[in-house]
Amino acid sequence: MSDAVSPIIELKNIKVIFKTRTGGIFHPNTITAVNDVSFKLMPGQTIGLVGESGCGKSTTANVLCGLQTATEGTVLFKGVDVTKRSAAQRKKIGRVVSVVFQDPATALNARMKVIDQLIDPLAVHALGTKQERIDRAMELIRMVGLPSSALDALPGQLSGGQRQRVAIARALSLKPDVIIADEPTSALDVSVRAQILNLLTNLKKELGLAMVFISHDIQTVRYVSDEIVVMNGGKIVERGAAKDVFYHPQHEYTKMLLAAAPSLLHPTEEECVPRV
Ligand SMILES: Nc1ncnc2c1ncn2[C@@H]1O[C@H](COP(=O)(O)OP(=O)(O)OP(=O)(O)O)[C@@H](O)[C@H]1O
Repeated sequence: MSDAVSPIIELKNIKVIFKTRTGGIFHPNTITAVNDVSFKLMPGQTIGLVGESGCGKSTTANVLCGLQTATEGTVLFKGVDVTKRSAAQRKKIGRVVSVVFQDPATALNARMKVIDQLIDPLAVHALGTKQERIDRAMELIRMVGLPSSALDALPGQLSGGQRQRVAIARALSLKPDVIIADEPTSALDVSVRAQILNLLTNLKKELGLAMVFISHDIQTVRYVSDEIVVMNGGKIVERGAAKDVFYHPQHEYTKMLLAAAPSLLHPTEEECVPRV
């Protein structure tokens, strides 16, 4: 049987090298943030990218969404080579791939009402009439479980969890195929983290989105992902089905990440399916 489904995004042997300011005889003046990273994101799939701070997760995510140029390797977007990221290609990727960042306080404009922040991406892409944009903002706010009164609020008048819901609504405004969620719950109060995770996984299912979920916390990654990719020092050290990586880790680094995760949260293998 032929495989008719093709990847939305494919990274082939990506390397990202940054120049650093330190330099000197004993310090190299470059850093290889991502080293020979390859993977395919299929429609509807969730890939969890996990590893400690500085292992290259965000840089990989930035290559995926067209914010960062790869020093080496190839980026294919729906089969088209977009490694060089022309302005037109970046705009096209921006419509299909949306990012939810760690801190909604910085992701949102503090001086703009929620409704204007939801309408803004539609206006930038010249989509819909004024009334259609307002209708879409109302639909989006409902989708993320907020009352329509939130549309008139400024971000500072909302809680951290509510602000992240607004950031998710904004990320969904252009009806993307892919969400890149970069540590979307780390800046939130522990009490609302599960709600935001459930919201993301429910929306993902409902809208048939693919997702790259980035976290240093393998527990959280296991909860939302079909496939886990473990990164260390810019390289992928292990990958596989979430259940296999979580319950049968092969690499010492993955075992270390699991050992460091709070054991109280370890579910049984039977429970190792998203609870949404
Ligand atoms: N623009 C940049 N210039 C120089 N070095 C950078 C730049 N961006 C990232 N780095 C370095 O590249 C490495 C990987 O960073 P990256 O942010 O991708 O890691 P990460 O796993 O996402 O970490 P965190 O979870 O802390 O965000 C780090 O050593 C970081 O200091």
